[in-house]
Amino acid sequence: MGACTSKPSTLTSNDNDIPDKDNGILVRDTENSEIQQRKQDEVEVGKKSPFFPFYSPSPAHYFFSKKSPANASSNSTPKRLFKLPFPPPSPAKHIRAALARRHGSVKPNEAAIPERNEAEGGGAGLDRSFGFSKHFGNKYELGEEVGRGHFGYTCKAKFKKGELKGQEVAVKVIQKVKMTTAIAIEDVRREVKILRALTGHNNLVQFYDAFEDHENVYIVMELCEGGELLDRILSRGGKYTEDDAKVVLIQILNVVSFCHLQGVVHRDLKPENFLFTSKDENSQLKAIDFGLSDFVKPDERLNDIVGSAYYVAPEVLHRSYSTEADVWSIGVIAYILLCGSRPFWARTESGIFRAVLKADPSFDEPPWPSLSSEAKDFVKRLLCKDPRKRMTAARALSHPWIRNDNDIKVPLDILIFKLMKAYMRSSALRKAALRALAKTLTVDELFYLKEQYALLEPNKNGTISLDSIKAALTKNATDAMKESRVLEFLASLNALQYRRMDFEEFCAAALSVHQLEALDRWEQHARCAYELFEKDGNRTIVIEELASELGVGPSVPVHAVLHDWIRHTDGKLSFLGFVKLLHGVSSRSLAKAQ
Ligand SMILES: Nc1ncnc2c1ncn2[C@@H]1O[C@H](COP(=O)(O)OP(=O)(O)OP(=O)(O)O)[C@@H](O)[C@H]1O
Ligand SMILES: [Ca+2]
Ligand SMILES: [Ca+2]
Repeated sequence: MGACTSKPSTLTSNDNDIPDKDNGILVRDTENSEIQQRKQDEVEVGKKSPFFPFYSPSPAHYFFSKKSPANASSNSTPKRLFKLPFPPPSPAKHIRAALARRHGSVKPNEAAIPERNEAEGGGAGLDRSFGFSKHFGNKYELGEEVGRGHFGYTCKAKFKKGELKGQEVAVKVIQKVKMTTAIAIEDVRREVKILRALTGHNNLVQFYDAFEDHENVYIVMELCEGGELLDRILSRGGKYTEDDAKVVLIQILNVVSFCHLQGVVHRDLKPENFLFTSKDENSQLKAIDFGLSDFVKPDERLNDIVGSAYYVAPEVLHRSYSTEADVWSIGVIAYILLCGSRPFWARTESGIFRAVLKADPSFDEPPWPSLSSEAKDFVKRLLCKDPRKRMTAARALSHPWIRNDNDIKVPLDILIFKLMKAYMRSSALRKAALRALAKTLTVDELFYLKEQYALLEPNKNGTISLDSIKAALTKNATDAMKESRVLEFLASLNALQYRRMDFEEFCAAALSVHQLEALDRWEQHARCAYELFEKDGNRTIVIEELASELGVGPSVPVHAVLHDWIRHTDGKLSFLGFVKLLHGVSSRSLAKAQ
């Protein structure tokens, strides 16, 4: 690591992690092999994308074009053989199409400083002023480089004067000349905004200040001297014991559930983006690099494909995602920590995406058979392809594998609010169905709901109100919550204004039918619930009424679709109808099902 200058060298350290061509072993490779790999990728997947005007083909293109690379896996993860005792787990390659789109024609792995005419051509007329203080040099003295990424390089720095004189910080330097598109500038603006808003959480790098001058933006933050999580995984030979993996995952889940409650999705969770504060074995872990992060409203879906190939969630590739995408990435990290290899692997980026979309990770090869069933269940429930069935970060903290031997404080889960909103808008019949289902919840599910209920500040009678929910959220609010309109979402709970909710009703309102459906015992749950519903809730209903209960639009031929949902003997809901009602089927899903 040389001293910091304003000209970074050509390759980022992360870019050197590339897949070995023969067997999937990742090594921090030389510059040449990276370039070769890129050339090979180009040959294999075609040079030009119809979707993006730049160098790299779009991941979407791989999947929506009929032509697929010959070596692509179809529905099982290719067998990974490891020559080395440890498999370095991450290629850390950002999805290049998104990068190209965001950063103009700069190839992410090529010279970091674009040619003058390129910068002028691509970025003429762009406003690169951020409104940050201009006096970085007065306050700090830059020292040696400690890390490097696609967008910036990070140096140590020292306070020059005052009470903190001599104290060390980290400074991420992002060159303005590399900001050749409005999106790239907006990304930096948002990175600082998000860091500024979220700083203060124990597992998030402490933000101090941001500066700018003619050439650079400087993000000043706490110096993490313990290195990247990736390096620790490598130095341990790839595998963590279950207990050691838990220590890491609890910290990751804590910070990610906090981000999600604030309405921020990180979008680039990977072992390179978690740093240890010190070299100490028990050092605290901190999330860094909010360069791809974004605000997301509770009801919103994002559609831009960003992230790093091995960690990207299937729904991101389908261009409709929210905070659950981060949880998938945590699932990938958890899998790597526990077994030392990647759950989705292929020789090319398109192959990785295909595996992410289609393949089920292997839990048969060693060491999985010797790991606890809870550990496996935990990872599987993070790597659920359907984001609605995937555990949330807060829920994962109450999973038996995590909570059984740890004193975990489960944080407020943003999903609770979304589910409560849907419940409040449901018909009496659907509410009755959900109440019946709530009576069948097991200890594990009740544990999580009890924790969530306690966080919503019930009064002495043990009931919650709109005000107490508001108070609970406000207590946790940062500026990010304002941007992501989380608090405005409470307006949708207005029906609660004049009444209170007890724990029993809360369970019906806040249970996630989709997440229950992901459990092996779902069928049992649903049958039990149906029996209860039969006793207290089921009633005679005609198809037209059922259609309106479910919000089915006029375009759906209701008699054909809903025929089996009503029992012919007595005109009451059949088991199938009951399950559909629990899900609250929309016209759209009905139309699709035809
Ligand atoms: N606070 C910090 N303390 C110590 N090192 C840091 C700190 N922040 C960043 N680094 C180092 O600098 C590297 C690059 O930082 P960062 O990931 O934020 O940059 P980037 O350009 O956004 O990278 P990427 O290519 O992953 O998008 C990190 O991987 C890490 O090694
Ligand atoms: Ca990074
Ligand atoms: Ca980044």
